[in-house]
Amino acid sequence: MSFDINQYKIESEPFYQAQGNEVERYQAAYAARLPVMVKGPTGCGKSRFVEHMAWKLGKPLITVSCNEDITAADLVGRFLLDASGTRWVDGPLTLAARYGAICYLDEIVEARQDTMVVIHALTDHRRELPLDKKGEVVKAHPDFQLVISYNPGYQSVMKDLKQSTKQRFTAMEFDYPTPELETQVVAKETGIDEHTAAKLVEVANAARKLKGHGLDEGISTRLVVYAGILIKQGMPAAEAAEMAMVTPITDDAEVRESLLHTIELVLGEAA
Ligand SMILES: Nc1ncnc2c1ncn2[C@@H]1O[C@H](COP(=O)(O)OP(=O)(O)OP(=O)(O)O)[C@@H](O)[C@H]1O
Repeated sequence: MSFDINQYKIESEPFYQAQGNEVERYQAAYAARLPVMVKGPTGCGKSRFVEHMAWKLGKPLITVSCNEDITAADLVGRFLLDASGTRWVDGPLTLAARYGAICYLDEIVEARQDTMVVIHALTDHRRELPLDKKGEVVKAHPDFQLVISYNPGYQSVMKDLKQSTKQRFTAMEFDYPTPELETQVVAKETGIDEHTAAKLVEVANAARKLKGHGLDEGISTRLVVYAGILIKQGMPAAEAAEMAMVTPITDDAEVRESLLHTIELVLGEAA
């Protein structure tokens, strides 16, 4: 039986609130099958955007969340031993290239250096993936596209993408949405009223000003959504904000105090 790539198709529309003309830009890149890099802070909507685009284009999406244990073999595939001997099993990148999916490598910079080699081969004009161990060169399917995400805030000199990798991609910059749009996102994602959503966003924006002054990263839209979900569960707003938007992001007593004070001012209740 042949492999069914359609199992990776996204059936219902993932809600995505556009911030500008990113949908049109992505469509142009996909039409030319150019590789795309989505850049921006954690939890600002990059993955949701890629899911939305895969759905809109009607293409399967294979996502790999990269971490420091991910090797080239995890992406490309390997020989496995079973009762009848050894058998080759395609990795997610090979499946996407062979059968025609969008392959999204989330936080690619976390993966081991040897993974870059396979990415380079696929982003060449030849669009090929050499499976050295198997002795096969996979020609990428016409629908295949490579998308990677990259959070510039996290990178150190030791862990950054090389220019030779960066310069194989077109790139799109993402950031937290404007307060108006973020309010819409939070209300839509959680079902809380827009007034409460706007207050949570106000807290998040105040906290984002602390980035570089005690906070490494601002409060992500993801965490604002979490706070909304807790409120929807019946938790008082200030308590929800503390649990979702303060405690996860800081261990520093002073920063915590300052954030709790903001919550009290904006939401009007003591947490
Ligand atoms: N523009 C948006 N439209 C709809 N939902 C959004 C948007 N921005 C953020 N969200 C919400 O924030 C959550 C986190 O977004 P997402 O998973 O796309 O973040 P990310 O940028 O890929 O983060 P990471 O780099 O940590 O993977 C989503 O599940 C969604 O609820």
